[in-house]
Amino acid sequence: MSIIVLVLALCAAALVYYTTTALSRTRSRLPLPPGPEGNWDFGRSTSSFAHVSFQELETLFQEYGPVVTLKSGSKTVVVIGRQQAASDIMEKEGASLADRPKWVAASEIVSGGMRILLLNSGKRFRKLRRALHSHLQAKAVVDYEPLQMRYAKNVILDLIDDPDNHACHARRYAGSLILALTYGRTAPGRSDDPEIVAVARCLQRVGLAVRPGEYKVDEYPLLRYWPFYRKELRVWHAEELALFRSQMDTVANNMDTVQPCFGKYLLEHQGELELKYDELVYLAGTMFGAGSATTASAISLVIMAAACFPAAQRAVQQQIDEVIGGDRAPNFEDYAALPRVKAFILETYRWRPVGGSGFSHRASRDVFWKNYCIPKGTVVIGNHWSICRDPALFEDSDDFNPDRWLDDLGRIKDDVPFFNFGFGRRICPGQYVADKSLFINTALILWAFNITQVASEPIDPTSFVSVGVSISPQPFKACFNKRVEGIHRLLEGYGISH
Ligand code: HEM
Repeated sequence: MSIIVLVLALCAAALVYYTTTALSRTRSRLPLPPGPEGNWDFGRSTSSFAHVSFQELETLFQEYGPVVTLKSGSKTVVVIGRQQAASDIMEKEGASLADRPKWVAASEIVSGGMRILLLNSGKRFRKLRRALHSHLQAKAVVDYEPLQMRYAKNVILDLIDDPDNHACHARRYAGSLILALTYGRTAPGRSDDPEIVAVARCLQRVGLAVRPGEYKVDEYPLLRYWPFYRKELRVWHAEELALFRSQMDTVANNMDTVQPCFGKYLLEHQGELELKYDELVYLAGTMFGAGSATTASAISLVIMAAACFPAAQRAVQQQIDEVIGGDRAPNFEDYAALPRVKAFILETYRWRPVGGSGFSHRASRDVFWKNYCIPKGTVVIGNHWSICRDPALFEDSDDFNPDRWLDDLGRIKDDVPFFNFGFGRRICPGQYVADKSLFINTALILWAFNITQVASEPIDPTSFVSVGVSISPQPFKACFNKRVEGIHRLLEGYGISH
């Protein structure tokens, strides 16, 4: 009897094995999503295709459908350009797409395998994300509002003093905030501060090292063990490690006096977080790179949109005037009463997504979508630019229309899927801080000023520069005409003075 049971069990196991392997063989014989023939030039592109024009990719989506495969030699990149496909692939299959491409030069050598943005998923990645979550999750970021208010107030005062340098003021806001959150610095930073210049240099170097084709070690990983191979990569790592260590050492040496901040938290909870000193040093050090240029760029884009679309700007100002009246400045408590501010920000995010053409993920196993297979190892990118123009979701998607985010009662719609902050398990952990920064800066700037174009130098809203993984508008001129009397007086009381 027991032999019969054993034989039956073996037969059942064989049947299961046969059907699952046969099925997976059949499934993996499915083709890749369609795409143009021949070699695509990834040669000089950055991690995010910055050299390929957004329009060029959009034309491919129109021709081949929502998911397009591009090939260059042995490299395959799958690019997603529509919202439903992004949900189906990047979100639902998020666990299979949490890896990054193998960047030996940028990640393993320059970053010592510790820069979270470039790390593969795995134990270290999960520990770092958990540590970030403690300080950047929605309920934690409420604590940063006073700082954000204070630095946003400084933006207004800077714009009054020196309107031509509006982009610089946005950068100063974003940089000061990150340094305060990370290291408890209270003095607002300056963009020519040697420390900020040094951090920016590190970012540029990583940006260079991440370019496909820039370093042969990405194709031939064994080269990294050749002692004379591209020594600058090791020098860059040593320099940034020394810089990040010195920033964290300052916190460590002043634990009694330093303001509560991410760095202090990391040091206090190092054991529980199971992080080595250099891991936490890098985690704190790379916050600036991830959160500073992106936030500054988004604030500049709000200014650009206001100058380019006066009617949309007026609609926000009308609501601000109704809610705030003439004897105070907007603050975080006005958030719920100012849905038009939020709608203006969402539309700016959509109109000019800071994430540009998207950041690379990599399939850690075969991913199936419709009748296609994206094989393990393929680089997969959600193309923010095209997804934000998805005709199925956004009518007249080239128009700047904040009303599309409002329901009939003037409230923010809560059912529009949106990927401004990336996808799946790699979604931007700083999104709640960023949203609050955008809210307070937009509310204060549009309360304080009417922004117009300079007639002799019209803005070209299609012209961008690539900054690290994000895009930023080319420098542009705008006029900031005061629309409130006594701005200095009304801003008094929001943090220490400028
Ligand atoms: C408007 C401002 C911002 C935008 C548009 C933005 C957008 C993004 C995007 C698109 C990604 C890549 C997601 C993906 O791979 O799918 C990302 C990653 C990241 N962002 Fe942001 N971000 C912003 C602000 C911030 C801030 C303020 C912080 C920190 C305080 C931050 C920290 C990070 C980090 C650490 C990552 C890497 C996450 C990972 O690879 O797992 N970001 N962000």
